[in-house]
Amino acid sequence: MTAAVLAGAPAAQALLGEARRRAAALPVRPHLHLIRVGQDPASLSYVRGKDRQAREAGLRSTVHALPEDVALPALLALLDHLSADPEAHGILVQLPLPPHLPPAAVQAATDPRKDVDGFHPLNVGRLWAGQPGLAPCTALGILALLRHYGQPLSGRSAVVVGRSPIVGRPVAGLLLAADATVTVAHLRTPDLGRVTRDADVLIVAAGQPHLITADMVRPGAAVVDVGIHRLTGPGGAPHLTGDVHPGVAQVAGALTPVPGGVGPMTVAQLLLNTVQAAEAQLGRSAA
Ligand SMILES: NC(=O)C1=CN([C@@H]2O[C@H](COP(=O)(O)OP(=O)(O)OC[C@H]3O[C@@H](n4cnc5c(N)ncnc54)[C@H](OP(=O)(O)O)[C@@H]3O)[C@@H](O)[C@H]2O)C=CC1
Ligand SMILES: Nc1nc(=O)c2c([nH]1)NC[C@@H]1CN(c3ccc(C(=O)N[C@@H](CCC(=O)O)C(=O)O)cc3)C=[N+]21
Repeated sequence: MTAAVLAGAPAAQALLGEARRRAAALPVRPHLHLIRVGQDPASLSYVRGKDRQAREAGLRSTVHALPEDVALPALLALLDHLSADPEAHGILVQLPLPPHLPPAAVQAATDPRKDVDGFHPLNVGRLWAGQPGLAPCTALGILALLRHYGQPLSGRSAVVVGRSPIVGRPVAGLLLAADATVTVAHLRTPDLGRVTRDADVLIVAAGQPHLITADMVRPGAAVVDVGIHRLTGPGGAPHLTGDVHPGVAQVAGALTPVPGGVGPMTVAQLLLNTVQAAEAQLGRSAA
């Protein structure tokens, strides 16, 4: 058997279309503020992509590029200013941050109604309480991708490998809200393969290239590969690969590609979160 490819592009286009439609129905254009600290090449490229796609979807977007050595009070002052500005609807601080800027302090300083990353403790709590709010884009994007391809979650066994605040934890919370039976594995999990073989739906966000091999996957399972690694191929050509070994395609029923799987969903979902935040701030929805 060869796994069906769960391509991100068509599912992301559907989300972008929804973001564009809902943005056009508002009296003002939703405005996303992207904050980047330093010159990390991956962050530069991701923020540029988010900024471009926001404009393409009919949103306003502003990039704030801060120096690597920006002091914490200066960053917090910018977040205070944007939190109070009625013309700013969404705020994202790109990760990773330099070591002198603690992510928890930064995340708590964004108005939770503008927290399009879903990292503020109030939004984290709402997600786990099953209440409406803003949730992290990658986790929402993974659920939207599975829904787009008709992959059922209710009553199924879901295993998440990884427990980071950006992917593993929130995707586990959303899977639970979708009535899956959820297991979260991490570095202290003994015999990872025994746990992952139990999964009808396997979400891999460990940040370890090719961690999941074919023997660790239940035949027919739906496998979502969140990992992104820049490797140098033969001849020195750079290429992207994920946390899932290519051999898994021979066992799984469905598999997301890297690139072109979860990544595009993350960006599309960020724009949808920005529109949702703007709707709520303009009194157009309950969230
Ligand atoms: N496509 C997208 O939109 C996105 C992709 N990514 C990619 O996803 C990957 C994960 O990112 P992120 O969640 O931020 O990573 P982190 O490094 O923050 O977290 C990795 C998690 O995986 C666990 N882990 C690591 N190795 C193993 C192992 N051998 N067995 C079991 N568990 C393991 C860690 O366990 P422990 O907690 O015990 O240390 C940790 O919980 C990266 O490759 C990243 O680039 C990330 C965000 C968005
Ligand atoms: N505050 C914050 N929020 C985030 O959501 C956040 C972050 N910081 N820091 C970094 C991670 C990573 N992330 C990705 C987004 C898009 C792709 C993406 O579009 N990937 C494409 C292309 C990948 C490439 O060319 O690098 C793909 O997989 O096809 C990947 C990864 C969001 N993150």
